[in-house]
Amino acid sequence: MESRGRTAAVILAAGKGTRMGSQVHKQYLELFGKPLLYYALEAFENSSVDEIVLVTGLGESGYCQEEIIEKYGFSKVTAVTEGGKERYHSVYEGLKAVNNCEYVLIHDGARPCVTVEIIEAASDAARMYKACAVGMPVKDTIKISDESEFAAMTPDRNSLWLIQTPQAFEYELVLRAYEKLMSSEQYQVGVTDDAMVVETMTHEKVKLIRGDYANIKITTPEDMEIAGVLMKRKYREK
Ligand SMILES: Nc1ccn([C@@H]2O[C@H](COP(=O)(O)OP(=O)(O)OP(=O)(O)O)[C@@H](O)[C@H]2O)c(=O)n1
Ligand SMILES: C[C@](O)(CO)[C@H](O)COP(=O)(O)O
Repeated sequence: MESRGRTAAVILAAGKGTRMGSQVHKQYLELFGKPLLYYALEAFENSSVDEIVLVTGLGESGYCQEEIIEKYGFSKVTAVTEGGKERYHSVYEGLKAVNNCEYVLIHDGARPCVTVEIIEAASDAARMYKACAVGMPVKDTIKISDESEFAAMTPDRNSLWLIQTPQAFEYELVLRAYEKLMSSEQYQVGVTDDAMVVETMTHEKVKLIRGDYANIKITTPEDMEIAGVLMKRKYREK
């Protein structure tokens, strides 16, 4: 039987949740009695991924180890490491903590509605295309505004996607891209996802694959209410 190549997941939970504005960092807010971060970990634990690296905020690794990983028995977590100031710093820390893999999936811990199906599709696409990002075509019209917030341009919607996570890559490719990024400050401005790091640092093409409109990121308070509704649907369908 052909080997699939070991696959790791880096799950990011080192953000401060500024836009959520809650006292507790949003990844630890409770949803149906469990911390939000539990749900992304559960999906990856139930997938074909071989190992999981969890990236936490400074001083939060002990809490995550005891109150999430041990409490809920997440056996695939091989490392808990602390992240950095920006998301890309945390990703780099996570990539360095991976033990042994050929492919890696990078996922926001703040996306609890991710499913095993989306994870497997991203994993398969990484094997086929080397680099992929999950997303969905936009449903609304998008405007580019000028500095006074007047509409300056309306791009063709047919080529616009909302990008989600996981984003999946050959490990050597994404590590090389991040190493280059970390040594060139000029490229660090405005880095918001991993696909753009690979695009700009290696010029490798990133395949876009369809995820699910329900795979939302919890960013502002109303997202928690939406996640509650979506989560009920996710568990009903199981
Ligand atoms: N320095 C950072 C910033 C973000 N993240 C993670 O990246 C994901 C997406 O980031 P975002 O939604 O922006 O989270 P926050 O940075 O926490 O939110 P905000 O920007 O509102 O402060 C989250 O799972 C978050 O924990 C991270 O690991 N390290
Ligand atoms: C990676 C991401 O989730 C793709 O949509 C997004 O760019 C993260 O952005 P954030 O500002 O860190 O939430």
